[in-house]
Amino acid sequence: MASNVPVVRLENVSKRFVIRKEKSLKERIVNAGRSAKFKEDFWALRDISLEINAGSSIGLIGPNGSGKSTLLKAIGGIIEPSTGKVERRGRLAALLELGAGFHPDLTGRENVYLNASILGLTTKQTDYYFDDIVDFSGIENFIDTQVKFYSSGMYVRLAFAVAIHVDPDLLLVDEVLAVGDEAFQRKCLDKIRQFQSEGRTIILVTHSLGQVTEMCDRAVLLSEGSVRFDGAPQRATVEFRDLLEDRRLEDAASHGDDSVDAGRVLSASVRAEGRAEGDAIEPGDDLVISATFSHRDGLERWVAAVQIDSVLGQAVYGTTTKRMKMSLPRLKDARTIEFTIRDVHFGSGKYFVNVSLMAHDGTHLHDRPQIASFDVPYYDLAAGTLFAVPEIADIGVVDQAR
Ligand SMILES: Nc1ncnc2c1ncn2[C@@H]1O[C@H](COP(=O)(O)OP(=O)(O)OP(=O)(O)O)[C@@H](O)[C@H]1O
Repeated sequence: MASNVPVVRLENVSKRFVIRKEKSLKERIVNAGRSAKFKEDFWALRDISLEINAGSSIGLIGPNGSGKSTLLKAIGGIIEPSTGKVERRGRLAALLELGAGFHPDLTGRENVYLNASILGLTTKQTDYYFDDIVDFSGIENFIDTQVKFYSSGMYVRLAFAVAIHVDPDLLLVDEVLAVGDEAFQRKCLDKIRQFQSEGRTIILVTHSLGQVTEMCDRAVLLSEGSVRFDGAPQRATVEFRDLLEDRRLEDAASHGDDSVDAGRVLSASVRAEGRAEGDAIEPGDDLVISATFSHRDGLERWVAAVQIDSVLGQAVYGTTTKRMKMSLPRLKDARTIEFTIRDVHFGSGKYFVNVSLMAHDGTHLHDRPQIASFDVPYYDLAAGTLFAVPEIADIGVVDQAR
């Protein structure tokens, strides 16, 4: 759990990169050392102020190029901000992009010692942890091979194993974890959870919104180098989806495709059949999702889609009028479609309803993520998104010799 003690403090941090504008090698040579005419400033971070308390787990999210990795590097002291100030306390371990921290010509073993010493361990301490590090990495057969021959997965395994054994107060993880195979990812996430329970601070860059809602107690959404939202992960994922939707519409408009902007999901609601909106949904209910659509120019062969997500952002159920082989009349003025999903058995918790208007070829014309929500009451027999009553039998002592 987060305390009130800040371990990281950023004050008005901005980062400028200078981008060269020449296109060809020849142009670069001709213009070498010349004026700023061929250079352009690019602000990857703009005026970011953040305070991160000890014991918190922060997810950094945002579209490609929004500045997540740059921010993580600024927090880790790997890059200097162009303006502003970064303060950090405690021992840091950072898992940034592949290639950072390891020397390609050295073996895995040598890199473990080198990397651990950079992160602040003495040789004696590294001797003590060495077997554990190799064991966690699962690459003992390659530990005396030069790391330039490693696959990216092997590389990340070793780097992560070192990072978690240096007893960090603050762990920075860029998306490198996505490189490992699923079993290793799970192992890393378990380790991160253990770190959380030990009160360490974790800052995670990820594209997995599920990971953010599941693992983090706070999320920072970046857009074009600025903080667009800072707060509850669940809310941040909604803001992020809205941001992507706005971008998509802008993009479509700038390409002269105003047909995309013409379609609208106007509203939606969810309830159990025979009961009012807002009442809890019980196992065995018929769920009614009602959604209203319109299209400025008129749209033939359109498709209405609904999806139900868990609070972790995982899709639990989805269907479309196309799947149901239902053809809808031309859409122009507001028209309401009602989906009735019979005999639902959701596990306890909150669920979100997403509604989309699509063209017949599957192009999304308008998405309204989390446009409605419902709750399923708690029951103590089981956990998960499926409601089902378990039966358990004790089969008795088993003779293992047979
Ligand atoms: N060394 C650099 N020189 C010039 N521009 C850079 C440099 N590093 C990053 N940038 C630019 O800064 C912007 C932010 O990059 P950054 O890698 O932080 O984004 P990101 O949010 O992590 O993106 P992604 O999700 O694609 O990993 C990008 O436009 C990138 O091209």
